[in-house]
Amino acid sequence: MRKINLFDTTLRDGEQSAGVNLNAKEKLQIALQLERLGVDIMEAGFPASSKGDFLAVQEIARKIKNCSVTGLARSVKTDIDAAWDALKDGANPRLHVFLATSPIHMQYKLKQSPEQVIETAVESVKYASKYFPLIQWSAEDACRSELPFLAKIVEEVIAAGANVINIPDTVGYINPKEYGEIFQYLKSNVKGIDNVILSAHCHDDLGMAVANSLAAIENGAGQIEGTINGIGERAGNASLEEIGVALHIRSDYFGAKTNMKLDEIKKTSDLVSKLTGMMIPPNKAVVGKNAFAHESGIHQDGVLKEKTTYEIISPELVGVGSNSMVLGKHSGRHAFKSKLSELGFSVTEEESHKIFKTFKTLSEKKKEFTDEDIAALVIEEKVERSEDMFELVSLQVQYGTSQVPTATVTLKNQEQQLVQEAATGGGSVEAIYNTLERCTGFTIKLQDYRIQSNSSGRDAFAQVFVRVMVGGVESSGRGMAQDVLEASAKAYLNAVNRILILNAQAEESLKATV
Ligand SMILES: CC(=O)SCCNC(=O)CCNC(=O)[C@H](O)C(C)(C)COP(=O)(O)OP(=O)(O)OC[C@H]1O[C@@H](n2cnc3c(N)ncnc32)[C@H](O)[C@@H]1OP(=O)(O)O
Ligand SMILES: CC(C)C(=O)C(=O)O
Ligand SMILES: [Mg+2]
Repeated sequence: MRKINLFDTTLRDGEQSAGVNLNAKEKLQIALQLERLGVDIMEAGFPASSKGDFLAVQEIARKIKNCSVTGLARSVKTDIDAAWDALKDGANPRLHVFLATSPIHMQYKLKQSPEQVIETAVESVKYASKYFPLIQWSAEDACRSELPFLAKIVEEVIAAGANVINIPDTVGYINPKEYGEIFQYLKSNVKGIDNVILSAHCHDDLGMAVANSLAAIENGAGQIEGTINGIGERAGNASLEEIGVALHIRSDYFGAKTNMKLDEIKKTSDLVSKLTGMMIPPNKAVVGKNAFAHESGIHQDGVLKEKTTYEIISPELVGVGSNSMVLGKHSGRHAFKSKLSELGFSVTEEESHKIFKTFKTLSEKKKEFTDEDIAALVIEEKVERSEDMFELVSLQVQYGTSQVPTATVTLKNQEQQLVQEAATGGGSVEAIYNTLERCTGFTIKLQDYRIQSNSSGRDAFAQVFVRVMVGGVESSGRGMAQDVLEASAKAYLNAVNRILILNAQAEESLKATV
């Protein structure tokens, strides 16, 4: 299988992302992780651009031993001098020197004629070969350049001593077929092309950076440049981790391999995201939070029966712990049951059926269910069915702007007897809670009380959430009713009942183990 060199430019082109600024310590941390990831070449920065970048490149070059460290330079002697000073102590120094070759860039930016551009490029490569054992030359904006001119300048810089020829799609303009054709054209029209490595460097302005990089491989590129998480100037660069994984998974098609240690991908991606502050979109291939999350019932059922039905990459391969089943409105019974047993609940068929029905109804309004939400549904079902609990029979509240709020509550207790009490409070809710405390006989400390509407509109249900402490045990409860006071009473009672149920369950399992 053909070996493809991976050239990582997270620390140079990646740092060109708007809003990203890494200090030397952060750059070194990323460099060490890139070394563990197994990239072949890392571009540590642009030494002539600032004192800080110079020192960072120098430190990285001195510390990194298992891959070649490079730095970028314009076709300017002082840039090349700075790059050599920064890189010379490295284990395997190489220069990355570039010059634009498209009519737009030559005319408006460089203000040089094509002949002058060839002369500048050749001079810079010759100058650099005084120092560097390896020189990569890049034709900036190659993909908007005239092909005969591109072939001519590439031939000249090879003759001057360049070892790697990079064909950047600087503005993310090309598409895979055209990009492949450029590589074919150069292979057929440039003398000496077989003595150098051809490299691809793609930007993602039209979302084709990875596809273009893979097309380059199919057409003879031996090196691919990219960044972790695809960060970089404007819409970013090709995601190196996506390319590494694509070549691995589709080795049958590409017949190419890399040295990337795939199980280091997640760690590298997380580190780059943390230090650059660039969030990874949840749906990002390979490293996004949702890349191994299954949400819909049919997919979840398939994955539970056989992972490969919907997973072409196993999460373990790229250093992600495991896949996840997200319970939401599209989920089905198989995934739901599997989640219940994963959470350690043993429920009967009838209970499972009932809880699933409640879950489906709630999922119309709620996007995602956490493990805690599912546990709450199960406990609620068990609470509803349990005999060891208090049941609200009636509630009456008297409130007026010039009178003390008073509540009267009737409950059915665990022995199925009716208990009635009344109490006052600073407000209606406090009056209810004081009354419930009397009815249940527990000392209950309210820790948190929250109320929200279940939907919009005047007739929406009120949902109350409470957190209470009863005898040193914390519990939470939820109550839903058309009226806020009734919902408040239900939530409070629900929290107390949960404690009773858990106590009863603990007693049962204690009996079972004796
Ligand atoms: C496609 C890419 O990603 S290229 C890399 C882009 N990265 C960066 O620019 C980050 C680092 N850059 C910097 O810190 C600064 O731009 C510096 C230090 C390099 C230069 O700063 P300044 O001297 O102030 O110049 P400024 O950035 O405004 O303009 C760039 C100059 O370089 C010239 N230039 C651009 N590319 C090249 C090149 N490959 N070779 C020679 N000259 C070049 C421009 O024509 C312009 O020259 P001019 O001043 O004669 O008009
Ligand atoms: C410096 C070059 C390789 C570059 O980043 C580009 O052209 O996008
Ligand atoms: Mg670039």
